[in-house]
Formats: sequence, C-alpha cells, structure tokens
Amino acid sequence: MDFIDFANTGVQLATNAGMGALTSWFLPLLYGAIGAIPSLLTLYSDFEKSQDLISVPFSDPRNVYDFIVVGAGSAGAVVANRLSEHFKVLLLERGGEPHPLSAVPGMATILINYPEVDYMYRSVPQTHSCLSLNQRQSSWSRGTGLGGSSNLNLMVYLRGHPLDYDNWANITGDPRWAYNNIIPFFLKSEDYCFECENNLNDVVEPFFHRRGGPMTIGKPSYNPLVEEFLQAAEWDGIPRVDLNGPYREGAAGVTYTQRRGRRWSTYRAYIEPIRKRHSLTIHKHSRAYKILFRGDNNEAYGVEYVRQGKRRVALATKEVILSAGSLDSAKLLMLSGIGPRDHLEALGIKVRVNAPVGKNLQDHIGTFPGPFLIDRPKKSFIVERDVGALDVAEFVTNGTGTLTQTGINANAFFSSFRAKREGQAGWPDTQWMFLGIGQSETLAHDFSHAFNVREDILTKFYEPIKGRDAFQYTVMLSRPKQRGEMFLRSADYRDDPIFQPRYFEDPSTEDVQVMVEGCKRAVYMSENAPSFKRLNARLSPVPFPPCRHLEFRSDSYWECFTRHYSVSIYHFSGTTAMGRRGTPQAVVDPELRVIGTKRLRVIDAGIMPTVVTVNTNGATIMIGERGAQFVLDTWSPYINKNRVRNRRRPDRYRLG
Ligand SMILES: Cc1cc2nc3c(=O)[nH]c(=O)nc-3n(C[C@H](O)[C@H](O)[C@H](O)COP(=O)(O)OP(=O)(O)OC[C@H]3O[C@@H](n4cnc5c(N)ncnc54)[C@H](O)[C@@H]3O)c2cc1C
Repeated sequence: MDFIDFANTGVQLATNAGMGALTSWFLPLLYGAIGAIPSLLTLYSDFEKSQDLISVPFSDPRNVYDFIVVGAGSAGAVVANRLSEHFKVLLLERGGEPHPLSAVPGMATILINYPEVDYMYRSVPQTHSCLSLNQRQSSWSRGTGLGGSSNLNLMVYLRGHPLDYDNWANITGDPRWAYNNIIPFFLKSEDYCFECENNLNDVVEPFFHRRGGPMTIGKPSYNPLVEEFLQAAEWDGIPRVDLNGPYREGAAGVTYTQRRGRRWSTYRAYIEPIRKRHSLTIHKHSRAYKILFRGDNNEAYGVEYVRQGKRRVALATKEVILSAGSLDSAKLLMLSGIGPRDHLEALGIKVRVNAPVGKNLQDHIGTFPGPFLIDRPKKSFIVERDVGALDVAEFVTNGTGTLTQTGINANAFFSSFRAKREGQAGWPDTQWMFLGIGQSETLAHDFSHAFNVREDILTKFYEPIKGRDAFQYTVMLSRPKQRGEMFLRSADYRDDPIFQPRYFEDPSTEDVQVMVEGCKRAVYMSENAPSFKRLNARLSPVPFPPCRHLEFRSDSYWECFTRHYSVSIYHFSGTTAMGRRGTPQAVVDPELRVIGTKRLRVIDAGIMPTVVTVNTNGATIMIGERGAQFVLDTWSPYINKNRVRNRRRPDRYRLG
C-alpha cells in the first residue's frame, strides 16, 4: 500500500464520519502533520533501511554483471532500465526507497533539507552572493534513494532551448548532440498528458510531444494566477509558446513530471515497472567509493562499495557507468585517481589520469523579487486557507486540486542587455519562474529551511504582510559566465567534497546586472500590465532588511537584494564535461566515455559542457536516454545473443 492508497482509506473513513466536522479541526491537524515531518521521515527511513538489511545475504553472492550503474537518479534510472532490456545490470544506489510523502507535489518545498531524503551539501561561504544565507553558504540539496533528485525536485519539466544543444554540438564537434538530433531522445522518454491542458490559450506543439513513453509530463490542474501572468508577459513582448518546443523568447504555464496529480519520478517511470526484470539487480543502501581498474590503459572492471555497512566488490564484464549525479560522479572519479594531478597528489591519491574533473562546475543562481500584493482575495495560494480536508480528499481520490502544484506555476524566458549586445537575442539568458503563492503563515520558515536563508531576516521581510494574497518570482541567471569548481576534502569517501561556485564573481560583474534587470523588469510588468493592474498588483512596501539603507526600488537596491537573497536553484552540472578529446575542459568524449580510460562512462547532469538555460531534470533524463543508446550501440553485436531479455522474476525483485 503506498501513501495514496493509505490516504484513500483515511479519506473514505473521514467522509463517512462527515466532511463538515473534518474541516473545522483540519487546520491544527495540518500544522501538527507538518511539524511531525522530521519524525515521519526518520521513522520511514529507519524502517525501510532495516527491511533492506534483512534482504542482504550473509555470504557474498557471485557479484558479476555485464554493466554496473552507480546511482539510480534522473539519469541512472533511465540507463539501468534501457540496458537491462538486453544485459545483466547491477544498479547501486546509496539511498533506499523514495519516501512516500515525496509523491505529493504540495509537499515538495517542505521536504527539502532533511537528511533522510537529501544529502544537504553546502557551498563554501560566498563573498559576492548569498549574503543573507546562514554562514553565507548556499544550500546544495541532492535527492537520495531510487529516483535520486527526481524525488526531491520541484518537478518543473523543461527541455531547453535549441541553441543550448547546438552549442553542445559545437563544443564536442559531434552533431549527434545538436537539437534536431536529440529531440528523438526527449520523445523516447515522453508520455505527454494532452488531456491535462487546462487553458485554451496555451500553445502546444503536437509535433514535439508523444504519448506512451515512461515519463508522464503534464500541467497541474491547479495553477493560480497563471493566465494573468501569461497575459502580462505577452503585454511585455514575451509570447506564449510551447516551452518544450523550439522558441526564441517565450512564456508558458508550467509542465511537471506528474501523473494523475502525483510526482512522477524516474523511479516511478523507469524502475518500478521493471523491478521483476530478471536481468536487473538492485542493491540499495550501497555506496560506491572506488572504481577498479586494470592494465596500463586504465580499463574499468568493477566497483568497490559499502552496502549496509559491509564492504563489497562487484565486477562488470562490459562497462562501469557513473550516474551518481554531477557532484558524486566527479567525487568518485577523483577518489579513483582521475582528476587534477596536483589536487590528487596533495591528498595522497595515486593519479591514473590527469583530468579537469570538477573544474567546470556550473549552477543556476536565483533571487525572489516581490512579493507583489494583490487585492482580489483567494486568487493566490495560501496554504492554511487553500489546503483543507476537502483538498486532501480531492488530491487523494481524483489527483486534482491545490496539492498538485509545487509552487512554481509558469515560466518565461527572455534576453537581457548582455544577450542582445552579444548578438544572442534569440537565446534567452534569464528565466522567470512565476510563483502564484501568497503570504502563508509559514512562508518565512519554509523558505529559510529550503534555501538556508536566515530566518530572522525573512521573518522581518514577510511578517508585516502575512496572510495577504500575493505572487512572486524567481529570477534565474540562465547562462552564467562565471564557473566554479569542486574539490575533495580528503581521500576519505565519507567526507563531503568542497564546493566553490563563485556566484557573481565574473570580473565584468554582468552576471549580477543581468539579474538586476530581471528583477526590475518583473516589477515593471507586474505593476503595469493590464491583467495584473486589474488585481491592483504592487510591490510590497517592505524593503529587504539588509538593503533598507538604499533607495527602495533603485538599481543599487536591487543589486543589494540580489546579492543578499540569492540561492542555488540546484542545477549543478559541468563537473565531468563532455568535449573533444584533447581539449582542456573535456573529461568525457561525446559518447560519454571517460577520456584516458576504457569501459568507463559518466551519464548524468555532470556531462553538460554548458548548463542548459532551463531547469536541468528534463535534459538529464534525455542524457540518460542518449547515453544508454551509445552504450547499446557499442555492444550491439552481443544484444541478440543475450537471453535475459524480458524474463521476469517471480518475486517482487531479487534480493542479494
Ligand atoms: C531541491 C531540488 C529542486 C530541483 N528542482 C528542479 C525542477 O523543478 N526541475 C528541474 O528540471 N530540475 C530540478 N532540479 C534539478 C534536477 O533534479 C537535477 O538536475 C537532476 O535530478 C540531476 O540528475 P542526476 O541523475 O544527474 O543526479 P541525481 O538525480 O541526483 O542522481 C544521483 C543518484 O546517485 C546516488 N548516488 C550518489 N553517490 C552515490 C554513490 N557513491 N554510490 C551509489 N549511489 C550514489 C544518489 O543517491 C542519487 O540517487 C532540482 C534539484 C533539487 C535538488
């Protein structure tokens, strides 16, 4: 019984008991339930871990497979599925089962930054950004368990701009990464919910969508203020488009990885349906810490890992594939002797390949201009008003209603002064995520918890307007110029790496100026577009506390605001960048093989040579599909000889 079945039973009982009575005591119950989240998470994860422990055999079984895939996240789940259609695959995953609460989109922001579901990495203290964050450290969340960060993310599904991929094709010299050539891999994964289109004015390009793939994509049934936002964007010159087709600039209501209102993680899409597949073995609670190599040409033949506290070795007769995410695949490579020579030698790690691992680290940084107060009541989403017993019932029984949204309701992409000056007006470098959320009681606490922002500052900023209908934006720097880097803290795999993003440290200071322009444009549009004027939308009069000394709304105010209230949008990439062999940034070649080794690939968000200009999950799933196909093409002569195909296990999934 999953969470939804469990909740269904509860709702049935509650309905029988009389829904009116339920509604009156629901609010205290809701707050109680939110307060109990840490205990619920711990209880579930302890239980799940001990259940898994029972399944681990005492003696080592023969641990030999065709392929070992390390990490079952957005990309790894795809790779394990596609390869195990034809070959014996071991999928190693550091975490366990996805937490049942993660199925509820309305819980998404609340669940971030708990150790049971999130590795909770932190950047080093920043000097030009994140100034109002605790210790000036950006929160670098990473999802754990089967599904990885696709269990924890805010579910926005966007593929990216055509030029993102044409640029990759240029960098790699490989036309297979050009937009037109990767579209089939987006389509391969997609199960587009055409019937979820709930706004007649939205644009959908049917040619760029299909039904029937594993990954269901669609629009949530509840999307506050989105039509007003899209009309405002049009008024401001940003047309309505299908943001999952080709566009120059454009805006659209949000598309989520969602089926029947629930989160549709890569676990749900790619792993759950094939858990009985005979050729797939899953070892949960299994953390890889070293790749095994043999010979002078660094041929990978296995992985050392710790499973439920015990050291294990697994062998791969064909390839080892790292899909541990951009931060952990890079870490694993460095621990195994592939990385910058000086750095590895300083830690006493034997260098196999001197490679720029961790050097090209990129992320998207965001800030939150607003809130914009509105006069029409009940237009925005306010949790204590808009989530009642009936809403829970609606979600559980129909998969509709207020709980089907994560708080991000629409997106728009446009080009800043810099993009225009550089002749790239058709390749947007700024994103607005539109948040139709009002000023809930717990907003300061929730944002503080999710993004590591100082709660005292957010309380002063949001408290005076508590309970008001409102909306706000996340402005995101889609094409940052600055690059960061990551290092190992030590040669001990248990230590978190050191992450230095260097947000806003580009010598030109234009990264922050692009953000300032995005904030000012959001204010102008929100206060002047007719669709928002009808709601009397206006910027809250409360200035951001650390920037009080500056003229409110001036350029210097917005720069201060952006430097203080800046957070990671969790789009870490580029640490194991693909490129032409022999070029300084390349860690993997265009077929994702680790340069300087044999039988070793990286297939995850780390291979992006430049971060896509949109949220990264969609691109990472595509990388999983594209990468898996490279592997299958390499080993195609063996495919027909393989008999494991399509056989199913009698039990739920094989233990051991
Ligand atoms: C809070 C949050 C919100 C986000 N919101 C969005 C959004 O709305 N839309 C969007 O497009 N993108 C979003 N993203 C980004 C997106 O989810 C990621 O880019 C994407 O999931 C990365 O996929 P991946 O396969 O590279 O890594 P992951 O999905 O992180 O998978 C890595 C997996 O490897 C496992 N692992 C790590 N180390 C080891 C090891 N040593 N041994 C074994 N297993 C290991 C991990 O447990 C994990 O399961 C968000 C991310 C976060 C964290």
